[in-house]
Amino acid sequence: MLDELLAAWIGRQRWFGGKGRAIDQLSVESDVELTPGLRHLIVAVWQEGSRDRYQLLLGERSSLPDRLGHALIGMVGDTYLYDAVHDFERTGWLLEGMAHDQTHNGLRLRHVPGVTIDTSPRSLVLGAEQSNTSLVFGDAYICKLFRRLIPGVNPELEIVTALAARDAPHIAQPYGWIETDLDGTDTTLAIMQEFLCNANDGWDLALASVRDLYASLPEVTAADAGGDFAAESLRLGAATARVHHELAAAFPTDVIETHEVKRMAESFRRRLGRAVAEVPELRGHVSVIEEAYHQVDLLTHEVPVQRVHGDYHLGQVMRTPTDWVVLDFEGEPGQPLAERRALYSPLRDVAGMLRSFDYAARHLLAGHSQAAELEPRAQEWADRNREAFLEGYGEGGGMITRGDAALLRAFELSKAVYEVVYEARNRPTWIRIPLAAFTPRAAP
Ligand SMILES: Nc1ncnc2c1ncn2[C@@H]1O[C@H](COP(=O)(O)OP(=O)(O)O)[C@@H](O)[C@H]1O
Ligand SMILES: O=P(O)(O)O[C@H]1O[C@H](CO)[C@@H](O[C@H]2O[C@H](CO)[C@@H](O)[C@H](O)[C@H]2O)[C@H](O)[C@H]1O
Repeated sequence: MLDELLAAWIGRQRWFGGKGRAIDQLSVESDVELTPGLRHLIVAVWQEGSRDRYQLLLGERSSLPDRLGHALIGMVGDTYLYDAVHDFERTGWLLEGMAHDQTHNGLRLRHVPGVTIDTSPRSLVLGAEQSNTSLVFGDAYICKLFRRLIPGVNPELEIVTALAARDAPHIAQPYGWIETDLDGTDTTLAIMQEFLCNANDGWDLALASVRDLYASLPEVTAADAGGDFAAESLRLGAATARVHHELAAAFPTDVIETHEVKRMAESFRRRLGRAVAEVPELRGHVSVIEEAYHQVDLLTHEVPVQRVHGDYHLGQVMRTPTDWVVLDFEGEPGQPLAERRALYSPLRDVAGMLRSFDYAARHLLAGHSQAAELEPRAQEWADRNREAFLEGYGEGGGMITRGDAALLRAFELSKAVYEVVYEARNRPTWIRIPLAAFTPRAAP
């Protein structure tokens, strides 16, 4: 009965990864009572022969207040079952559990040694929930519950706790986490961090600057426009270099020897092959991309590698009143954990952010009545902020040499290939943005 109710409900959730495919079976793998009326469930969902696991907080009440009507899952007998992430009267138990390092039947709630957790703030579900659900407790904490579970320690937890232990700047302080054993592996279920209550998302700030430029008179340059973003891009570059420095100090590093550099090009090519098979729009661009990858084959220097962010873009950084903070060190969603924890050149993150400046500049052009006239302004904005970011990266101690140009370009194009697939799957109307990365530009 519970299985059927959950199967009908889970397919409608925003964070459910298997949308568009019928659910063949749902079964409860783990059911732990945290407190009367609050259960933690891990459910297995079978679709087309493959299984995914998700976690839920299941609330039980004999009557359901109006404020929880939208969270109703269904009724079993006289009991209302609902999605308890929306119930601040119950989510406080997560804080209690972490504050006191409670263990409930294999479910371990933990706090970072040395921090004190205030258990009084009430939670709200963050509106921007996507593949996970984030609970904001007052203006103190944000607790991200991973919905689809992948066995293993989440790289975000691993990285922020290691960086916080070094007092590294530019990160949101970690406070606690929830974990359990999944397939015999220590698995992160949730992470709780400092909530940056006075901060703005980098993507929103960049778009405000682009909008301002578009609205300015044609003779106003990106540098003279009121909302110029270059000083912020410069600071962001410096913050990025510092984060890379801290990551290199906190985790092992290595070098890819010259004779192994070709392997990097091979991995770019493998991704391209998979992407072309999935997205036909890429076919016409293969020769440009292949040529960039070929330049990596020709590199004659070794490449330092280390832990990196892995999915770095303007939506992953927030501007507080004092500086930039980097969030979400999880790598690219959907990639295997081993790949997300592997060592890469930090140029991979640099390339990710450069691509993001292109995205911000071009995203408002889609459907714009004056798109053709605005295109050069978009390019000017992107060029200006990309340069400022690179300058800041260098000023902050980041290493980019002349010889890195080929690798940086290959990382950029590889990221654009990833983005084409991401957009084809999630936002088909945006696909032109990454496709523009493959069009050679005339020299200015
Ligand atoms: N520590 C934080 N403080 C304030 N807001 C945050 C914090 N962490 C995340 N957010 C907000 O939540 C949004 C989504 O967070 P993120 O971790 O990137 O989730 P997802 O992995 O689902 O994209 C961010 O764009 C930001 O607006
Ligand atoms: O959900 P995540 O933030 O982990 O990352 C995924 O979604 C991102 C979109 O939200 C996607 O980023 C792409 O779009 C951004 C604008 O929305 C842009 O700033 C990025 O440069 C672009 O890559 C990201 O690639 C994907 O992994």
